Amino acid sequence: MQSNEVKKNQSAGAGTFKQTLRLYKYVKPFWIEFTIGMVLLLASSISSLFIPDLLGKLVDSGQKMRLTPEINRLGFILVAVLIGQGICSFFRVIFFVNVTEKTLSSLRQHIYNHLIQLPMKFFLTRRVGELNSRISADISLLQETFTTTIAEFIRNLIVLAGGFVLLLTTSAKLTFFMLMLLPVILVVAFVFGKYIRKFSKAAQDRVAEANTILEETLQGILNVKAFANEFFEMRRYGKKINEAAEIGMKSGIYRGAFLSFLMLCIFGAMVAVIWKGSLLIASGEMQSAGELVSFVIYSAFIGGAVTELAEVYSNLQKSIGATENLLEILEEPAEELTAPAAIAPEHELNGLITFENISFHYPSRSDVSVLKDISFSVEANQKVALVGPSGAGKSTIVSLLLRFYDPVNGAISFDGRDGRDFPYSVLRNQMAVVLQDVFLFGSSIRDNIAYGKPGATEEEIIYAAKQANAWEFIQNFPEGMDTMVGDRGVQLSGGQRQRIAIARAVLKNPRILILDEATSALDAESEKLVQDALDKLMEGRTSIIIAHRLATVREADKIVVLDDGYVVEEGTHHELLTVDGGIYRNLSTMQFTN
Ligand SMILES: Nc1ncnc2c1ncn2[C@@H]1O[C@H](COP(=O)(O)OP(=O)(O)OP(=O)(O)O)[C@@H](O)[C@H]1O
Repeated sequence: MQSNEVKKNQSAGAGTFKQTLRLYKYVKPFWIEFTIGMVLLLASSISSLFIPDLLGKLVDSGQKMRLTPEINRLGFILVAVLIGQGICSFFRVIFFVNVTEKTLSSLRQHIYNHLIQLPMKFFLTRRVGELNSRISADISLLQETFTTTIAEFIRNLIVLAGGFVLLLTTSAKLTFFMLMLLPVILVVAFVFGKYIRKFSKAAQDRVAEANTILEETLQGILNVKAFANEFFEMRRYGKKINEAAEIGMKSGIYRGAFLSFLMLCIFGAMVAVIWKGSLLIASGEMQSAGELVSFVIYSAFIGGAVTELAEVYSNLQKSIGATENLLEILEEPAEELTAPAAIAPEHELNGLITFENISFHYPSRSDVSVLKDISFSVEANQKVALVGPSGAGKSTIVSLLLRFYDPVNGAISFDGRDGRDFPYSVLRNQMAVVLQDVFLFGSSIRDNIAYGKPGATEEEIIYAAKQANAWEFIQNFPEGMDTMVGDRGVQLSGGQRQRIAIARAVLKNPRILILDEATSALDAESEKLVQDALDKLMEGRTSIIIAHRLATVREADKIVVLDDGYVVEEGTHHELLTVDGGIYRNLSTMQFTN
């Protein structure tokens, strides 16, 4: 957290724009299209600079009673320039849009890949809704920047620079008027830009917070309704979006003031230029009305360019903000993962697990010690149960086993080797977890089972479903394996979801199986089916079972009793029952009397 703050402060400084340029590495693969787009942009911008000059000449040739063919020739050249400009702009947009789409899809993929590989501790401190909305809002901002803002920026710079050169050649005296205004506008643009950027970042933050509420309440709609908290949530959401709107409106004041100031400058300059120009013509210092026409149109071009540059500048500021957010995510260190196919023979697990003097606290709460010098071992193919009061640290042990976190002290070893010597995915690929709260994806039953082994054949999936006692209910659905399970599996019962999770684990065929309260939410009949499936699943593998209800762990080869982060008892069911005043004995007496 602290290093994040430091990074943030640094990035707000001079390095920011440089950092933003780092995004260009995503554009690099498409540099040919990008260059063609740029050339077309240059061509259309430069050609637009000829228009005022040609228009001036056209006016002059009419005034000086030239021959009609000459006037028409000038007219046709103008039309040709316009058509050429139109064609260049058309293809420029197409090339830029192509580059943008490809760049953003690779950036999106890159961010997704990175995000999904970030360690659990990253997600402990972030809310999913906020991350989600941040990323999508930031990416659409960048989309706008890549397709329009950058092109506008360059086009306006060319018009500004070219326009000035041409103004100077037309009338140096008049140009002086324009130049006087420029420094004022630049200073004002800088100051306003800073404010606008501050406000737009704050507004983006509020919108992200509002989206978090939206996402969380939709995900937890059942709870919202059950607690009749609709009005509470409406107010909570309303508060955030009102805050966003207020900040947006405040920034609107700055934008409005800025824009009207610019308009004043521009139109003021036009009036001054025409005024002065007329005086110059009268005194013979300026050649013709045509020259004044060119001058005025160049001035308008320049004025337009300055206004647009100001808008473009504030857009660029916004996208710098968006880039900062995205880069911050990309800079988070990710876990090192390897492709599933690549489990080397020396990394294949046999199933012996040893916990040696493990101490642990969660990164988000470093002052609360959760596991305190824990040691125990699980032989290969043994069933070991973890029991103990709520909050004792059972689920934390599972998280450490899966290497969601590393112990603060001590080591977990697999077949005698420190877990940290294995790549993350190699370990996790050889374990399967069945939790009480099964998470199913909102697709078909088949897809959900196959999640245990992507690319599994239909036979393998059906075999897994049979082993998990799930085949019968699946067959009873009119659409069988293709039955959609609804968002997070809401269209299935708890027991059915559980058995799908077991089928997943069967398909994965892990060396180590972890069951966390897997049967506690079920009725007797469902529990029997699930327990039966679990018994089959546990055969021939190392199993770690967390259970509150001791009836389910009587048969375990070993029971480890945890209390307040310590291992307090260890032994078989019968051994532990003989411990006078023991926690297990007490729990057992309580449960069996009930
Ligand atoms: N992500 C987390 N961040 C900070 N503290 C946590 C986190 N998860 C759990 N804890 C804390 O760690 C302690 C142990 O929690 P754990 O979930 O391991 O207990 P448990 O024995 O599995 O409990 P239960 O039987 O209720 O599931 C608790 O005090 C809990 O508040």
